[in-house]
Amino acid sequence: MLDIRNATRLFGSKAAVDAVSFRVEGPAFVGIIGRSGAGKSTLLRMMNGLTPATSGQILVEGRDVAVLTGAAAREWQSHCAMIFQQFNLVPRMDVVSNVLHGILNRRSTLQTVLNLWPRADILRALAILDRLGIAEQAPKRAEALSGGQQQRVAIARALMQDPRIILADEPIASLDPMNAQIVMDTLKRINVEDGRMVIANLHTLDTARRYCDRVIGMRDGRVVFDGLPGQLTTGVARDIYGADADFNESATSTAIPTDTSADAEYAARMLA
Ligand SMILES: Nc1ncnc2c1ncn2[C@@H]1O[C@H](COP(=O)(O)OP(=O)(O)OP(=O)(O)O)[C@@H](O)[C@H]1O
Repeated sequence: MLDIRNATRLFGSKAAVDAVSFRVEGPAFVGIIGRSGAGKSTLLRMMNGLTPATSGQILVEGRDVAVLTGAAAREWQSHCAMIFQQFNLVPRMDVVSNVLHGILNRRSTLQTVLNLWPRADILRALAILDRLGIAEQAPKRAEALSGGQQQRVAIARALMQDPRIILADEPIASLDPMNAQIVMDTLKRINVEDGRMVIANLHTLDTARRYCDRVIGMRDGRVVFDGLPGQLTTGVARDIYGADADFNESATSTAIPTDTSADAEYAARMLA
């Protein structure tokens, strides 16, 4: 379904993404790991059409999305939702309107200016929020929510697009361990229950091992590891990160200590 062939992106003379190739069949959960500057975000942005490729192809069901511009790029982006580390919500806007923004580009300018949403769309947005355990937050301003709740709103906005692929760029990097687990569990549910492909840039090894069907390691723009989570040994990780013998992966752990926050009940339900 996704076939990346020699995808390359140059910034000046520097290759941020350097002849990357891999194929993903079916609704896999793929993690991309690597140190800062390895090219993970650029690769995700290339898949989404936000950053055009300098050369190579990114084929989705045979269509090359690496070179789309203008309306064609926007059309592709409506099928390929993206989630960011900083949530990218409209802070002063209520939660349900933020979710509805997932389908903003499918509406007329007049509808948008008047903030007119069909009842069916509003009900669908509320149903998605309910599924993610945050329906009661619908009328609140996004800025009033915790980070974990805001990221779930961002996931709800992505689901509103009914995307084939969800790209998540360090979706838990700003969250505490418990909210990180809730957000990752939510992405996993969407992957398993809906059959949507999820590709996530992750900065912690334990998260990649726990949630992914497959892990891709990048270093200096190139793929240096492509395998199963179980193959991601400390030695392999050290190579990916270009770290020395002192490399201590427990420092990257997102393990949860003790559950005490208001979201504990939702987390318990998700983990049951
Ligand atoms: N718009 C840009 N203009 C110039 N250079 C860029 C641009 N975007 C990224 N780069 C460079 O490309 C390289 C890869 O950056 P990228 O953000 O993709 O890495 P990353 O692995 O996602 O890192 P991080 O985890 O810190 O986000 C870096 O050297 C970065 O400085």
